[in-house]
Amino acid sequence: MADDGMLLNFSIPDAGILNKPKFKGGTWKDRLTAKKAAGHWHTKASGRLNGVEKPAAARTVSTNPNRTEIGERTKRISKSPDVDRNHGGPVKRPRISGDFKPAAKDDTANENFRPQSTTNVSKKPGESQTNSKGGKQIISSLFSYNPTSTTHAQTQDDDAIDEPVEPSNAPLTSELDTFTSLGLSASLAAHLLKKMDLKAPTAIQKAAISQLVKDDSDAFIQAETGSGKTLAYLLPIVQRLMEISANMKKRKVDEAVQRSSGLFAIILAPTRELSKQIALVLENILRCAHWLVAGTVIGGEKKKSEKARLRKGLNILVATPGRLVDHLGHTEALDVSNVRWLVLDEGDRLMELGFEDDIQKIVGNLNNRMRAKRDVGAPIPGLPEKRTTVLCSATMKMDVERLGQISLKDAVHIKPDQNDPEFIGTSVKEDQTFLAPAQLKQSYAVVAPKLRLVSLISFLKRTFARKGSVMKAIVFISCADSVDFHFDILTSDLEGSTENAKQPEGLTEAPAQSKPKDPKAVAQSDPTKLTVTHTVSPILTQKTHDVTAYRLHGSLAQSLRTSTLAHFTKNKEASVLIATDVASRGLDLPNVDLVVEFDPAFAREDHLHRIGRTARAGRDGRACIFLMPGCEEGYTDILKSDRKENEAGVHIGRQEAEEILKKGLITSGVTKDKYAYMDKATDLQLAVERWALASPARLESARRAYQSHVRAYATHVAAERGYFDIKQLHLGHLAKSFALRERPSGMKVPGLRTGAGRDSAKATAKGRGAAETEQVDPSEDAAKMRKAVRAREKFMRAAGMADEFNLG
Ligand SMILES: Nc1ncnc2c1ncn2[C@@H]1O[C@H](COP(=O)(O)OP(=O)(O)OP(=O)(O)O)[C@@H](O)[C@H]1O
Repeated sequence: MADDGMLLNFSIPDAGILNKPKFKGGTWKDRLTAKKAAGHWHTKASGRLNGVEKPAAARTVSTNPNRTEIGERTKRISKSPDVDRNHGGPVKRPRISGDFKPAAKDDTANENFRPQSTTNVSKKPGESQTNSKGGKQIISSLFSYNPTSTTHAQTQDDDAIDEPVEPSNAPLTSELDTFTSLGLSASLAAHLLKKMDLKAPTAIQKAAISQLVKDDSDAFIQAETGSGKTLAYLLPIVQRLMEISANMKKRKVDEAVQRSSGLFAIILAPTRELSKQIALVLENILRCAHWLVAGTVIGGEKKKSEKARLRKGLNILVATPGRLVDHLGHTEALDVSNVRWLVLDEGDRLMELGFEDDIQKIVGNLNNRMRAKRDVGAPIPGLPEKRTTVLCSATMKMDVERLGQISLKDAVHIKPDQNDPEFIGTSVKEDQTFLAPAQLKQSYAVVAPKLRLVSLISFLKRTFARKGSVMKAIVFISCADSVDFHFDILTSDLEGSTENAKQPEGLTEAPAQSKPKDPKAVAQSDPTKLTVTHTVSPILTQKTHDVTAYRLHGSLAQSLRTSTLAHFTKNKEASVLIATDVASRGLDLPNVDLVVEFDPAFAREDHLHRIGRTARAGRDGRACIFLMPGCEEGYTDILKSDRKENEAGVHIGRQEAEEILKKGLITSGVTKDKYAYMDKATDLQLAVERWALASPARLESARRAYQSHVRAYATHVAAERGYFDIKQLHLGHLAKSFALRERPSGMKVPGLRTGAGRDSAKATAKGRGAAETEQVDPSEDAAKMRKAVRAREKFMRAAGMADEFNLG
C-alpha cells in the first residue's frame, strides 16, 4: 500500500515559482519526491516555453498506478501562468490581451498568480497546517501527481447515440404468446391484464410457467435481471392452488381452499426487503383469488405478531431462512406438512450469506413433516404427491451447485428462449453465460483517486441538470460508513459550511448551518445521526427542480430501511439513492434510469445484479462504473464480457474525469477559459474539506468512511483482485477523496469497528480466495469453502459492510 507518494504541503517560494523552491515539512522521502518532481517540471516547463514539445508518442504511460506521475493535462497547463507550478493547481490568471504571459520571476508576488483557492483556504481558521492533534495537514492540489491512464481508448460520452438494440428482458410481442396459452386460467390472465397491466409473458415466464403448471419436477430458473422471474414462479403456484380450490368446490363435499386449509408454498429470500417485495407482488396476484392468503415471517418485527399471523393460517408464506427456522422450532401453529412448493429466490445470495445450514434444516423439516402426514391422514384432494423445489437466480456462483445438491432432485434447468427445459439431474452446473440486459448502455469513467469525490458530485450534477431527463439514480458504494459520508456531503449546504468555516473557532463543534434549503437538512448536520435517510440535496438541486438524496444500508433500523425504500419508490421527482449492496439484489425499484457503481462490486455477479436495477422488463437504462487509472482499467474486460459477443450496436462508453468535471461544473455554457473546470473542482473540493474540518463528528465520519472503504477494497474476489489490487491503491490520494488532509498512517478513528481490521480484511480476502479457487477446482474440500464463506460473512458483518442484510 502506498501513501508515500502523497503530495506535500509545500508553500510557494517567495523567490518565484520558476526558481528552485525549498521544500519543507513531511519526511525526507516526500521532500525528495517533491523536489525531483519540481525539477522535472521545471525543465519541462522551460522546455515548453522555449517551444520544445515532446512528441505525443514519446510520452510514456505509467504502468504502475501507484506512481504519481504528472498527468498529461497537468503537464500541459503547467506551462500556463494560471497554474501554481508547485501545486499544479489552477490559479486565477491575469488577462493580458487574451494571451498567456509567461510567468515573470516575481509574478508570484502578484495576487493574481497565486493559487487563489488554496491561498484563501490556508488562511482560513480551522485550516491551518496543523490539526487539532498537532499532526500535519496536507492540502494537495487535485490536478497534480495524478496517475495517468494505462489505456487510451477513444473517449465516448455515455450520451453517444447507439444503434437501437432489441431489449432482451421485455415481454414477448407475438400474439401467440399469451398467459392463457401457457396454461394460466382465463380469470388469472384477465386479472394480470386489467389489474396489473401485464399483457404478455416475458421469455422466462413463458418457459417457466408452461413447465411448472403441468409438471412437479424440481426446477432451476435462470434468467437475466429484470426479466420477471418473480412472476415466473409465483404464477404457476397460484394457478395450481386455484385449480385445487376449484376441484374441491366441484366435489361439493369439501370447502374451497381457505386460509385454514394449510400452508402449501414457502418462498425463501435472502433479505427482508426482497421478501417484502415478493409478498407485495403476491398480494397483487391474489386479489383475483381472495380466498388464498399469503403472509411473511422475515424478522424485524415482533415474533409475537408473526406467530399470531401463522396461527390464523396462511396458504403461502414468504420468509427469510433464519426466521423460518426459528418458527419451525418454536411455533406450534406452523404446520408445514402440506407444503408442496418451496422456492429459493436469489439462490446464490442465500448461499453467500451463509444460509446453507438453515436451508438444510428447512428442507429436512419439510421432508419429515410431509412423510409423517402421509402416514397418518388423507391428503387434500388434488394436492401433488411430491414437493416441487424451485431454485431461482440470475447469476450462478459455485454455491448454487451446492444449494442444488441440498434442495433439488431431478431438476430441470429453465432458461429463456427454450421450448424444452433441459434436464440437469440433481445438481446445477456452473454456467457463465449470464449477461446484462442487451438494451442497458454501459460506460466507465476513468477517475484518479484524488478526483473521485468531485467527479461523483459533478457526474450527478450533470445527470440531474435537465428536468425530467433522469428521474432516479442509484449510486453503489462499498460500505455503510462511506454511504453515510457521501450522503452527508450531498445533503449538506457546503456553501454554508464554507461561510461558517470563516469563524475563528476552527476545529470545534459544527456551527449551525446557514440557511439550509430544506429544513430537514439541519437534522443531519451531525453526520452520526442516522435518523434522516432522505432530504433535498442542495448541491444537486437545480433552479427548475429539487433533487432528493436517499441513503440505504444495513446499519439503519429495519423500519427506516423499509420507509426509505418506500419513499424512494413513490417519489415521482428526481432522486438519487446512495446505497450499499443491500439495494443490489432483486429489488424492483421503478423508473431507475441510471446506476452508478462509484465503488466497483466485489465480484462480477454482484456487478450484474447492481446494474440490473435499471433496464428492467425491456425498459432503457444506463450504468456507469468509476475505475481508477491503472490496474482497475483492466476491469473493462469484465464489462465487455457482460455483452454477447459482437452484439450489434453496443459499445462500452468511456468517460474521462476532465469531461465529467467540465460538464458537471461549468454550467454557464461556453467559457473561454478551458481550465475553468479546474478552478471549480478545486473550489468544490475545498468546500467539502472545509465542511469536514468544521466539525469533529464530520471528520470522524470521513475517517471512518475512508478506513472502511480501504478494508472493503481488500475483499474483492480472488479472480478479480488483479484489477483491484490493494497494494496498488494510493492511500494518500484516496484520503483526499474522503475530504481528509491527514496522512493515512497517522489516522486514528475512535470507535472504529475491529481494530485488527486490515488483518481481518486480508484474512477475509484470503478466505474469498479459497472460495474462488474452489470454484475452479471442485475437488477441493467443500467444507473448507463454506468455512471461508462464513469467515468472510463474519468479517463483512463486523466491518459493517454486509450487516445490511440483517438476516431474519
Ligand atoms: N410480463 C410482464 N410484462 C411487463 N412487465 C413485467 C412482466 N413480468 C414482470 N414485469 C415487471 O418486470 C419487473 C422485473 O420483474 P422481477 O423483479 O420479477 O425481475 P427479476 O427477473 O426477478 O429481476 P432480478 O433478477 O433483478 O431480481 C417488475 O417491475 C415487473 O412488474
